[in-house]
Amino acid sequence: MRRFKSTLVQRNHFKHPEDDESTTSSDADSTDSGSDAGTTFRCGQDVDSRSLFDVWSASRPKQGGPEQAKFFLPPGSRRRLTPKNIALASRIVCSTSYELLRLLSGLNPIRTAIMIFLTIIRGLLPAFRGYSQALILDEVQKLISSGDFPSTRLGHLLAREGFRMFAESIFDAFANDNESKVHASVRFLMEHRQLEQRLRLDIPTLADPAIRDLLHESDLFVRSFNGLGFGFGLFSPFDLIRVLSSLAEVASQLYVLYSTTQGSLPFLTSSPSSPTTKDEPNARLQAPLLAILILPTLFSLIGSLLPSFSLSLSSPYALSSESGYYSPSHAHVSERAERMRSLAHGEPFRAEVALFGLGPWILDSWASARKRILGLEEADASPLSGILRSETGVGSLIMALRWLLTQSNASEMIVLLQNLPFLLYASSTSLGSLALYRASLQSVVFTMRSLVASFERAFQSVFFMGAFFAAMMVEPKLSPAPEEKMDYQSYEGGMKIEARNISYTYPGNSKRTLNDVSFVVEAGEMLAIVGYNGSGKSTLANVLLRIFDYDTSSSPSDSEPELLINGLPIRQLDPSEYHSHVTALFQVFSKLNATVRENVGIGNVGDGFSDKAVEEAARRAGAVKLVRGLPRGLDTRLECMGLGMGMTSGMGEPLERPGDEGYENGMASDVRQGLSGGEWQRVAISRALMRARTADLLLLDEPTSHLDAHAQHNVLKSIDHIRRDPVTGKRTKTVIIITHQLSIARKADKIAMLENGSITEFGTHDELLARPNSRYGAMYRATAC
Ligand SMILES: Nc1ncnc2c1ncn2[C@@H]1O[C@H](COP(=O)(O)OP(=O)(O)OP(=O)(O)O)[C@@H](O)[C@H]1O
Repeated sequence: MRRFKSTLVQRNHFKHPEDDESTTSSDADSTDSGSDAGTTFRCGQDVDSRSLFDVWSASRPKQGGPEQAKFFLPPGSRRRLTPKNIALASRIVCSTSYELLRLLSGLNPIRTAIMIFLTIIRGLLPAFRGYSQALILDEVQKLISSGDFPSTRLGHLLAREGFRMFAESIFDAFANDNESKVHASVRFLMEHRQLEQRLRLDIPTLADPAIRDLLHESDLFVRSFNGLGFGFGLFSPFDLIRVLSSLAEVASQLYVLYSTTQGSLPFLTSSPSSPTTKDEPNARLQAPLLAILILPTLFSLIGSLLPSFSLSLSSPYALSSESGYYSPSHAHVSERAERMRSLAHGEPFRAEVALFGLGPWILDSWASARKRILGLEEADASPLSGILRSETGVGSLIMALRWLLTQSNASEMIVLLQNLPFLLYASSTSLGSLALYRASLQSVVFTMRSLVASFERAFQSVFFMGAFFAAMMVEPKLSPAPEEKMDYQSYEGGMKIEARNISYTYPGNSKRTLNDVSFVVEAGEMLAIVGYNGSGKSTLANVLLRIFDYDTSSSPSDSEPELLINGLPIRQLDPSEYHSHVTALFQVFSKLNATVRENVGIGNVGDGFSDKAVEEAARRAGAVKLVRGLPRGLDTRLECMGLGMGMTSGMGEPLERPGDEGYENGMASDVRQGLSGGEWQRVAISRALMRARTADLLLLDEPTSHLDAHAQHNVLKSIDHIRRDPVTGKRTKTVIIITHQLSIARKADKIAMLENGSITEFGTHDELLARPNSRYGAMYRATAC
C-alpha cells in the first residue's frame, strides 16, 4: 500500500466525494458499477489511501433533512445492506485483506496458523461429542431391553467418553491459551499502530472533519479487537476466524444428519430391539423435506435483513434497534450523551459546574440522550402507540414481521416438521440415533442463525476496517514531500524569520484571523508582539512555530505568501526537525497531575528527567525557591484541581521513571501539592527553558501574565542571560515575546502591533512612539497612566 503523498495532502484536504461540486449524484452512483469517485482500483492491486478513503467516504453519503441541512452519515453509523454498499464493502475487502493477513500473522505466524487450525477442529468436535454420547445411549437402551447386565461394551464406551472429555478439555485449554496469546499480541499491535499514527498527525490534519470521522471509525475497528467487541456489535477479524469454526460445525453436523437418516454411521445403524424396515419414501419428497431443515435459517436471514428496509421506510431520524451500530441521529445523540458525561466526570469543569449550578442541566441532557439511545424514551407510552402512529407504522409492522421470522425456529410446528426426515428415512429408531439427530439438527439451526448475525456484523465492520487502513496511510499535512524536504540550516546568532504576506484562516471559518502579515526578525533580535485581545497574536505564534500552516490561497495583496526560516521555506522543513531548534511557552499550557520533575522534564525528555537538567531549568525560571519549599522537592506530585484526582492535560498515568521517588512500592506517593497560578506559570517557564541550551528561537506567549513584579524582573533577566553566549556575551538566540505588558515590550529590539490580524505598526519602541497618531503610542500611554 502506498502512503498519501504529503504534497497532495497539503494542497487537497481530504474531501468527501460529495463535497466536490464536480461530483454529481451520478458519480456517486457510479460506485455501483465499479468506477470509484475519482479513482479506480482493482482487487489485489496496490492501493493508495486516496482511493481507499474515497471508497470509505462513498459509504457515508449525505442524508437527512432538506439539502442545506444534510449531514454525512456520522462515524460509527450502520451502513445499509444496499447493492452500492455491498460493492463498496467488497472493494475494501479486496484492497485490505492482504494487509490484514500480514498484520494478523505478522507478530507470530506459527501461533496464528495454529489458532486457525484449532478453530476449525473445534467446530468438528460437537459432532464427535454427539456421536459418542449417542453410542452410550444406544447401549443403555439395548441393556434395558435385554436385561443383560453387566456390559463390558458399556464400560468401554464410558471409558472412551471419559477419555474424549479429558482430551477435549486439554485441547480447549491449549487452544484457549494459544488464542489469548495471539489476541493479546494483535491487540497490542493494533493499539500501538493507532497510537503511533495519532502521535504522527499534526493539528491541521486532526482538525480536518473528514479525518476526524475516519479516525473515529478506525478507532472502532481497533476496539473490536479488545475481546468485548462482539457485545458492542463490533466484529473483529478474529470473529471471522470463529466463523470458520461455525462452518466446520455446520458441515460436520449436516454430515451426521445425513448419515443418521441413511443409517450409515457405524454402530448406530440398527435398533437392537425392533428394527423397522421402512418403505423407500417418495423421492420427490426428499428435496422439500431437506428444505425444512434450513427453513428457520432462511426466515432468520430474511428477518435480519428487514431492519435496514424498515429504517428506510420510517423516519430517517429513527434510532436503530440494532445493538452497537448507530443510525445517523443515534450517533449525534450519543455524542451529546458523551459530552455531558465528560462534563460530569471532568475535574477541570468541576468549579464551573458547581458555581453555575449545571448539575441538573447536565443530568437532564444526558438522560434524554441516553434514553433515546437505549430506546427508553417512549417507555410510558402504550406499546401500541408506536404501531398506530402513521409515520412509524410501516416500520413497526416490519419489525413485528422480523420478530416472527427470527423466532420461527422456536415454532413447535417447525420443530415437528424438522423431525420428518428422520421418521421417514431413518433405518433405526434407536434412542441414540434420535438423540444424535435432534442434537445435530439444533446445532445446525443455531449455528446457521449465528452465521447470519455474524454476516451482518462483519458487513458493518468492513467499513471500519477500510477506515483503519485509510487512517494508517494518512500523512501529516505539515510534512513536506520527501523530494521537497530541506535540512534545517543554523545561523550564527539565532534564527532569522522572514514573513511575507502570511494569512491564516481557522478551519471552518470564512474570515481570516491573520491578514497579509509581513515582517523580518534578524537572528539574535528580540521581537515583541503586542495588540488587543483577539487580534491574532497567539495564532501568529502557532504559525511561526509550525503548529498551524498559513493559507496557501492567494493573500489579499495577491502576493505569494512565504515564511522563511534562516532563508529556507518553512514548508520544506520537517516539522519535528524544526521543532528541535525552537522552544516555546504557550499561553494555555498543560498542567500535569504529576511530579514537578515530570512537569518540567517533559520540556526535553532527552535529558532523562535528571536532577541537574530540571534544577537548571527551574533556576533559570526563578522557580528554585518554589521547588525547595515543596514537601518532596522535585518529586512532589502536583495537584491541578485540589481534588486529589484528574488532570487538565487529559493525560492518563503519570510518567514512569525508574527509581522515581514520587512512588512508593510502585504506588503513587500520597504527598500532593497544589500551586497558585503564578507558581504554575514558573513551572511552565521552567519546562520551556529545558530546551533553551539548544534552541535558536524562544517564543514566549504571555510568560509573565501571572507573575508578581519581582518574578517578572527575574524571568526577563534570565531570558536576557539565556540568549547570550556565557563567554563572549554575544546573542545566540532569537526571542519572540507576546505580551500585554508594554513595559516588557519596550525592551525588545522590534515591536509588532497586531490589529485584527494585520501588523499595523512595526519598529522600535522609540520609533513607534515618535509616529504621529501611533496606535502603539496610544496604548502605551494608556497603560502607563
Ligand atoms: N480554535 C479556533 N478556531 C476558530 N477561531 C479561533 C480559534 N482560536 C482563535 N480563533 C479566532 O482567532 C482570533 C484571534 O485569536 P488569538 O488567540 O490569536 O488572539 P490573541 O491576540 O492571542 O488574543 P489574547 O490577547 O486574548 O490572547 C480570535 O478572536 C478568534 O476569533
